[in-house]
Amino acid sequence: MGVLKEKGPIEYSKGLEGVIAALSSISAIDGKNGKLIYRGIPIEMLAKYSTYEETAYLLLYGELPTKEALEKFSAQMRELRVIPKKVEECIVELPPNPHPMDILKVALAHSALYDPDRQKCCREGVMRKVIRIIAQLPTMIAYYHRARTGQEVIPPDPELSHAANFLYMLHGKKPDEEEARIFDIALILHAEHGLNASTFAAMVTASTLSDINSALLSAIGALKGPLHGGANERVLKMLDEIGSPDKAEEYVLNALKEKRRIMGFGHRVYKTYDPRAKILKEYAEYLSDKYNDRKYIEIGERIENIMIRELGKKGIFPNVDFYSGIVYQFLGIPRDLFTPVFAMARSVGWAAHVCEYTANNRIFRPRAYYIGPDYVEYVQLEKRR
Ligand SMILES: CC(=O)SCCNC(=O)CCNC(=O)[C@H](O)C(C)(C)COP(=O)(O)OP(=O)(O)OC[C@H]1O[C@@H](n2cnc3c(N)ncnc32)[C@H](O)[C@@H]1OP(=O)(O)O
Ligand SMILES: O=C([O-])CC(=O)C(=O)O
Repeated sequence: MGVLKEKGPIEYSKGLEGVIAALSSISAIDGKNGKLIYRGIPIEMLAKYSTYEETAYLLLYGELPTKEALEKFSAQMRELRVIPKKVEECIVELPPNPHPMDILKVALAHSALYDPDRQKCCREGVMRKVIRIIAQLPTMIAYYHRARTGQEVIPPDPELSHAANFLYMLHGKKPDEEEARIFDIALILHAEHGLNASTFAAMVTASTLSDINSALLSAIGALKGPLHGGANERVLKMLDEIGSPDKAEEYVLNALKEKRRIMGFGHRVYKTYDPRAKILKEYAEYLSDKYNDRKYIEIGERIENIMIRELGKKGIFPNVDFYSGIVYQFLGIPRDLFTPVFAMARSVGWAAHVCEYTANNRIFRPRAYYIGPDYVEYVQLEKRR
């Protein structure tokens, strides 16, 4: 028959590499030179001068806020941190063993049912839903962690910044200024990154004109995987498995020989050092010295040297997930919360892209090139063998 087979040359990009699927003014990445800008502002400047709240405003509204606008936005974020009682009751009853990324999906899905703006699709209503989700994800994560470890939940403190409040709700003790600031910077660095897999997943869902909550649930599901946000947790596991810097060479070379991936290395866009990894490495170094515990950073640096020696020519360098875990470890964040912390930071990037794309929406619908048989006779069940 052959009528269903396409003829002529095909344009096929495995994993959509290089395919431009949207116009965006949210962020840009120069993967050759290791540069990243949010709304035109270099990531290094945001890490130095901005806060998560200000960066969230910048990403969502397209420009840096005035002092008054920032105060209003921060106040709104603080007010919206409190989760509905029913959601709290649901979270504390959840079993203690599932991965917290799965818990986050349940909690976010559940909270949508109590969202007072659920039915709203005007811009203000959607923005409130978005800000509510960004504000509440940290509360959900911290509450779950407290409950699974048999501790009372700590309600959000409206006096604290987004970053400081998360550490407070998690540990039951206010972080010192320096720790809060380092965590704030980590959140800024994770807030946005173009059409990565989780953002694209959110956009695909949103492009059907589904709701923002469903879009972000798609994103959480995509972020969980080890090739994306799930890599950060696995980096620490690898550092533990290696155990000491002198064992790194054998571990890495064996892994490469067996075609296993080294977590926290490689990137679809960066073919050089990820600028965010550079900043996170500095803080990982700083905290290792501060706490006089250099085990992880020394193993990490050894891996980095070996990987760049072996695969640098191929454009494989540390990505944002490589040093973030060492930083989080020193901030007392449990390992299985590393990816949920990534999700709470990235929620703003997800939402910004969903809002931008759906403002000029077209449903996403790529196609597959059919490589199956031309024609297969249908055989009745009783005649099949
Ligand atoms: C927040 C983030 O999502 S950042 C990424 C987090 N993920 C990780 O750290 C997981 C490890 N890294 C990877 O698996 C990949 O580099 C990805 C998924 C990030 C990017 O994947 P892609 O752009 O599809 O690259 P692809 O898988 O085609 O790899 C290209 C080549 O580099 C090699 N390579 C890529 N990453 C790694 C790695 N971490 N370790 C060893 N080799 C690697 C591949 O084996 C492949 O080699 P080949 O050409 O000889 O077959
Ligand atoms: O951009 C990507 O493909 C992965 C990602 O989310 C990031 O690096 O932050």
